[in-house]
Amino acid sequence: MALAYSTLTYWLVNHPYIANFTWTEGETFGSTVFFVAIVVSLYLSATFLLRYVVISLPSLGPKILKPITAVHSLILCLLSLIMAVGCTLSVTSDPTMRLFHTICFPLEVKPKGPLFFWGQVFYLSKILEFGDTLLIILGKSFQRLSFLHVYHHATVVILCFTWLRNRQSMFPVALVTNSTVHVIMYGYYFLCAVGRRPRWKRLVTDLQIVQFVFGFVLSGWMFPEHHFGSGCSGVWTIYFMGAFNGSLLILFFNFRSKNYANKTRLDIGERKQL
Ligand SMILES: CC(C)(COP(=O)(O)OP(=O)(O)OC[C@H]1O[C@@H](n2cnc3c(N)ncnc32)[C@H](O)[C@@H]1OP(=O)(O)O)[C@@H](O)C(=O)NCCC(=O)NCCSC(=O)CC(=O)O
Repeated sequence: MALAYSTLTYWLVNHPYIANFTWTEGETFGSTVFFVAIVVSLYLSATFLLRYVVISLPSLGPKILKPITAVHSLILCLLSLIMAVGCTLSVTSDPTMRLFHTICFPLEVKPKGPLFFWGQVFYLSKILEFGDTLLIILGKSFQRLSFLHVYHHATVVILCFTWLRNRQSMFPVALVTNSTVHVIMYGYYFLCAVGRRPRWKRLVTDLQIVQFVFGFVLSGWMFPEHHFGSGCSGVWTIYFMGAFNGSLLILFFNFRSKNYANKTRLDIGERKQL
């Protein structure tokens, strides 16, 4: 157990590349406003263009698409697990780090070390998630190309970039909770792609909702320290994160009521008949 812990801590925290990582605007890969603007514009235009081009093309068919979807989902499931563990260990294995620092970075925090390394990996993983949209379009599952899906995938890249650029407090907690939820979500997608549709779809949606509520609860802990204490780094982007999480919360409640309301009514009906 101790060997597993020290091996993981070495490869995910203390490896010289991770320990000495510094996020430098204009030098680190993808670290400019221009890069984010191009990536998000390309994503949105390719999504809208491909949607209309693909309609007129013959379907790729599930035999080709399902294995690709399964591999893509498995990669993101495992990557999410590594990011959640790596970021957690970055906090727990550092004796100088107070847990409260993950919610409120000191104003003079420097964008370097393991936490910012995992912030960078998380940011780039959000670009890899664009593959979800491509697979939905190629599979012609246009009903799943919802506003919620496209809005989430485009905006989250901007959000993660602002975490790093603005040294935003609370990002480590958001990273760990979102990655943990995504282990389960991509696990669900993987099982669907290999033809074993789980019965716990609603649990995935509920966990997604809980993560957004959890974010709001933690802000209630951070804001007093920022306003009445020594201050926290990058607070203006927390307002952006709050607005994004609030909008997703509304969209997810809407998704939940549309997708599971009938099921609940059916369950009640079945129980009455018994
Ligand atoms: C349970 C959910 C995770 C997914 O709901 P859906 O209605 O999209 O799910 P579903 O049952 O139709 O999904 C199964 C289908 O997805 C296909 N599929 C497999 N892997 C996929 C992937 N990586 N991306 C997109 N689709 C994929 C399967 O092959 C299967 O197709 P077939 O049916 O043909 O067999 C839900 O809670 C949700 O998030 N809904 C919003 C839609 C969405 O895009 N969510 C992800 C981004 S938002 C997000 O990620 C928020 C967050 O940060 O937590």
